[in-house]
Amino acid sequence: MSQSPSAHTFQVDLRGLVDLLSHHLYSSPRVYLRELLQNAVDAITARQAVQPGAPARITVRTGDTLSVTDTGVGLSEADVHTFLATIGRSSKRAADGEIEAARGDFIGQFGIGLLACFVVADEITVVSRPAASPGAPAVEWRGRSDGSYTIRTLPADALPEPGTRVTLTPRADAGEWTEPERVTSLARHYGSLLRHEVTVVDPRGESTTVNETPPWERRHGSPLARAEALAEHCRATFGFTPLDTIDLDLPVAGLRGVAYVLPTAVNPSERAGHRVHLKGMLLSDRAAELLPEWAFFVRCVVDVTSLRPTASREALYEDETLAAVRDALGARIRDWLTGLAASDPVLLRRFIDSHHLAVKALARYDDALLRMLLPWLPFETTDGNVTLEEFARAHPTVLVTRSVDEFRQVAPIAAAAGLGVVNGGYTYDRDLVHRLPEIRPGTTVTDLDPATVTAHLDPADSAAELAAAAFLAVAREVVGQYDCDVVLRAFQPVTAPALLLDDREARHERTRAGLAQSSDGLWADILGSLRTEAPRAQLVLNHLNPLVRRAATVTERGLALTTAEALYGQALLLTRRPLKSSESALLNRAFIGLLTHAMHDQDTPGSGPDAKEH
Ligand SMILES: Nc1ncnc2c1ncn2[C@@H]1O[C@H](COP(=O)(O)OP(=O)(O)OP(=O)(O)O)[C@@H](O)[C@H]1O
Repeated sequence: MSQSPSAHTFQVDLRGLVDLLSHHLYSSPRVYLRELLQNAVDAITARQAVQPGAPARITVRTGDTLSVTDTGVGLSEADVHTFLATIGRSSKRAADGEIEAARGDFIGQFGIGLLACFVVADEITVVSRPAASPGAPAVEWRGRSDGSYTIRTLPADALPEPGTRVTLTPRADAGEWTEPERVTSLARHYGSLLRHEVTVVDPRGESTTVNETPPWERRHGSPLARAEALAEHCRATFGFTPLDTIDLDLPVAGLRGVAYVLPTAVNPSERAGHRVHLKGMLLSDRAAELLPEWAFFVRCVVDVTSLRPTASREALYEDETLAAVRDALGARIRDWLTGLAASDPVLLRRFIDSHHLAVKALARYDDALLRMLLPWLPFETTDGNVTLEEFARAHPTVLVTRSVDEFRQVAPIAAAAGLGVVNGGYTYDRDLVHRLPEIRPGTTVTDLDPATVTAHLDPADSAAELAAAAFLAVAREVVGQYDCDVVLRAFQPVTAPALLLDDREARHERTRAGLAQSSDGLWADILGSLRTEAPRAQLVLNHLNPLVRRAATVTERGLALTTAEALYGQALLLTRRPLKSSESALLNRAFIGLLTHAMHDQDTPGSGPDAKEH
């Protein structure tokens, strides 16, 4: 026969729980003060809801013990049993479990905050008098970290006015967190934006009030004075002078604050942390999740009522409200950027100067950022270092190179021929330039290919073409072995004898073909099937160049072969790409050939390049 199940209640080992909180939930023991301040604020909020105009003071006293006294709603003996003595129970939840904090009233919600005090003390004493019944005696609750507690009533004068006093006797190993100076700086850190007055009293009785009105809410004599006050605040908070300040104001989310624009480049993968206050209480100074990833160039300070914290209260809880706030703040920062683009090009340029590399890195993945900033980003072009917008205005067809070397070699010639070329060789640049037509309809972007450049170079006149025919035939014979054509054109600068136009695809195609020839069986078939009709490279000889003019008249076959090899070799070197062994051999041959000819000329005075055939 089966026994009927017997009911038991979980036992909670409080020491284990405190250990869990202190080592895994909270980043530092200092959070104990935040939890105490927060409870005091919530208690005042609760009292003012029923007694508008009730006093709103929080006093932190330091010394051998640390106490936080508030003029809040207070606790009756029944409340003490219900809320203080039951972990996880909170007066800030409605009966149906609905979190009132989410509606904007309280900061606390979980019913575990008080446990943070056990991180620095073994015993917590709470003395409280409910504001609802002023004549009631005070109740004292002593809770210990082993999970035991005692309750007793005290005469009403144990607490001079309704409210609550929480007292801790710090453990020997936690003394540093309760020293007077440390407490003042922690109170300022967490509580400077709290709406209720927070005063820290040191053992000599000197008091410091930590509240301050943030500079974005203060009245300033002039816009300049306001800008200066904000810059000063940014320096004090983040340690830099901002390039500009963006006001953030989202009334529906109960959010106010500012975004400071960083004056120097940052690594976009290191998301900047923002300083977020929830209902005045500092939540985190590293909350990256407040802004979209692309907004890496600002750091914000905000105070918000509608967002929720995680249980550690050190990060924002990721929910739909946070997503909506993030989008709205992103839109605000975009507006700032578009506003700059429209009205303050000088500041926009300073912004781009600092952040363009990071902006380029992100714009590839962020369409919105791309649309907004691509026209303003600087690129190296045949018109110098200009924005794509300026460049596209002058050149409806934008040509972009695949490598820096290709740009260096072709740009001067293409520019002289009236073509607009952008150096696409740097990381991201080619991809980005290709997206310009999405943003700027009517603009065409194409990769620079040899045919485009040659099509824009002036052909040599037919008489010159005819006169050079014999030499060109020899040259075609020589460079044909390298899958290259030879054409005669006239182009600037005259000092350039030859230009080798080649593209990577054509080169790969030739490598593939070469491999197919030298392999057999399966590989030859595979490589053969990959073969496409790729454009050949082109050696463009410059008819305006004096050396080329003379070369065209060479009739001696040996010298013509060497000259063609030398011209090809020189153009090859200018492409700055790695040479294949056959190309190095050609250069070597051409050099020795020219040397031999030069020496031969010396041996037989009167002979020269024009000498008749031997
Ligand atoms: N200073 C105070 N005045 C009045 N009631 C208090 C005070 N401090 C604590 N309490 C009561 O004790 C309960 C538990 O407090 P605790 O700090 O553990 O959790 P919480 O503030 O409700 O939530 P959280 O864990 O999010 O801080 C509170 O809900 C409140 O009812």
